[in-house]
Amino acid sequence: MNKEIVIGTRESRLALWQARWVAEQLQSRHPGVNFRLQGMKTHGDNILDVALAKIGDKGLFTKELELALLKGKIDLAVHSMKDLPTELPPGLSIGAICRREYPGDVLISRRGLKLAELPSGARVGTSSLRRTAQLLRFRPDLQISTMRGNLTTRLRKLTEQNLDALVLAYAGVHRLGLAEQITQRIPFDICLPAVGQGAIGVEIRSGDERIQSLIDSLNDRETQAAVTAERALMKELEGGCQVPVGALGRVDGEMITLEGIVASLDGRRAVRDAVTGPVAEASALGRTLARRMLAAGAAEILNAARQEFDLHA
Ligand SMILES: NCc1[nH]cc(CCC(=O)O)c1CC(=O)O
Repeated sequence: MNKEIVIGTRESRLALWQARWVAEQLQSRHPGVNFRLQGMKTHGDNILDVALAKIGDKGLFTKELELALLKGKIDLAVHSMKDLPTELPPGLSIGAICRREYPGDVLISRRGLKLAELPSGARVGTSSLRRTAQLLRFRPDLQISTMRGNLTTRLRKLTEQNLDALVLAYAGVHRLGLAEQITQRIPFDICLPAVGQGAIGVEIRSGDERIQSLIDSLNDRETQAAVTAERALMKELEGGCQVPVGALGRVDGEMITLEGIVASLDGRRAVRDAVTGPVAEASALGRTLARRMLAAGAAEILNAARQEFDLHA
């Protein structure tokens, strides 16, 4: 039977771009199959009357899509790997991780200045603790302005709030066709990206072999290894989005190098370290690096960050 395959996605411009891209890739590989996009609001009311315990309290951007998957309303969900919690709800799996875009963060500044050239006390907008901590570590004089909202909103705030610069993920800026606005790719020695940044993941029901075989060829071996190592590190650190954790896995042949950082919110304390090992041991490498970093002071930094967050929550 030629039943249509429903691809679930959030409805932000970036999410729709990513879901359409996945749909196009699948359509060209399987011309005989009908693929359809299904947009979903992430803050819908139906979240309130479903067993939340099953889903957990993370996954702000993914929960509703996961519920739709579990209920069979969609057959696969397209996510930014960065937004996907390290632990998935029972019954769901990552079926494929697509070839990663350049994973780093970029600076978009109003007068074309690089990070090192911004005037003392310059106001920089960012949405994450990870970026805040690493930016302050490099430039303690900066005034960081925390901003909410999707990419389009944040770009608007650059002018509206008269900021000097924004720091964003390259991948999002590029996918929305705004790469010409980029002033600088921020070097990885200054700022490590978020776990999974730049990679698009496809989530499916565990054991759904028909869907798994349809999406198999979307998986990129190197990206999968890198993101697997990063997610293992994050899980062992019990990071989550409320603590400043950065990570980057890079594959070279059969070897992978994983770098990680845990930094205090003010950037004054940081533990940064790296491991190298076989690609086949990506998860174990992530856990090893996490334990080493925890022992070297990351545990204290994380506890302090969590306490601070609880105070303000
Ligand atoms: N936090 C939202 C988000 N989720 C994924 C991306 C970028 C795309 C990607 O990482 O694949 C962004 C925008 C940003 O952080 O600037």
